[in-house]
Amino acid sequence: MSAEPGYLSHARYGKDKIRVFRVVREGEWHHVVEYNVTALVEGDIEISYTKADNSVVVATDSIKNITYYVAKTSPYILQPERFAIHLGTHLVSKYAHLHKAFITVESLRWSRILVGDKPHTHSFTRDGDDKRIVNVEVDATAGKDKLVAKVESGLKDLLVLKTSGSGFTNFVKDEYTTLIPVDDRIFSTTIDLTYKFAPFPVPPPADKSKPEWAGLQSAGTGDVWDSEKAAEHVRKITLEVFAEDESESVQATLYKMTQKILTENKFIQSVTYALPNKHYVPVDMKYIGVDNLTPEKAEVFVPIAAPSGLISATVSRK
Ligand SMILES: O=c1[nH]c(=O)c2[nH]c(=O)[nH]c2[nH]1
Repeated sequence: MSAEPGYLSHARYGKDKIRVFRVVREGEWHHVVEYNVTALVEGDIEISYTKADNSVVVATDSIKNITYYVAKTSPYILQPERFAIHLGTHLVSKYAHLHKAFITVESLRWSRILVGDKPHTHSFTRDGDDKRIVNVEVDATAGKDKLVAKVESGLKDLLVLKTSGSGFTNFVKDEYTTLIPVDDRIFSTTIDLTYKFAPFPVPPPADKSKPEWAGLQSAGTGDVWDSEKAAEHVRKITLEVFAEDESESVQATLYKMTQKILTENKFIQSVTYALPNKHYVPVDMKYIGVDNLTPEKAEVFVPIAAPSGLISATVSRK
């Protein structure tokens, strides 16, 4: 047999797009989550690729079944970060030869319907296209009783627009410049945000259905990690800074958002935004003798789908 020219330098597999809806009934109060889950694993699985030996393969169908089992039994199902840690922990604890699990949970919005101003007990509405995203790696390489969870959370598809309080001037001017500096313009973007927590040591579950990590602590802070509060908080900060900043550029507004998040959330170690600058161009109506171009007269715009700017940055705690 001729020597193979390549070697397996990376291998990971599992199930993608596992759709989970879960209701938690607390008397008449029902709570719901809807998740799209990706559950992938790494470990001693090389021979399934190199020798066509499936004896090391936990079928992706079984990984899907485990996901539904943990969705049914986890006390943390309503918190995507802890659910992801639970699922990843289950996978690497159950199978000796699997050393890492990578769980992504995309959480869709279901908010309680208000009847008058009273929250309804069991009726919900999709009140936004934005999704919470959780990426968890559960790492068992130091031993099955020394699991470490690396958690990155975020949100995506949060569409925002402001009609004033944004300008862009003083940029490089040369033979390629056609953009006119403006001190008032429409600023619109679809927010894509990720924020990283310090790694968590995960106590191994004594009772598999009741892991004792309600009190998971973030390294160094000594406080119980509240992933729900962090998620609400970063969304609020993002929207408020966007609305209130007298923006000199997407870059400068982005930076202010990151600093406010790091100031107000001690669990968060770094923050990354990727912000498309969705351009709105005033329509030139000179052809009909109408001024729609001077900034205070600009009222009719063409939303430009493409191209868009794309401004991104990560700010890390010192
Ligand atoms: O806020 C902005 N940042 C840029 O880098 C840029 N470039 C551009 O054409 N318009 C803008 N706006």
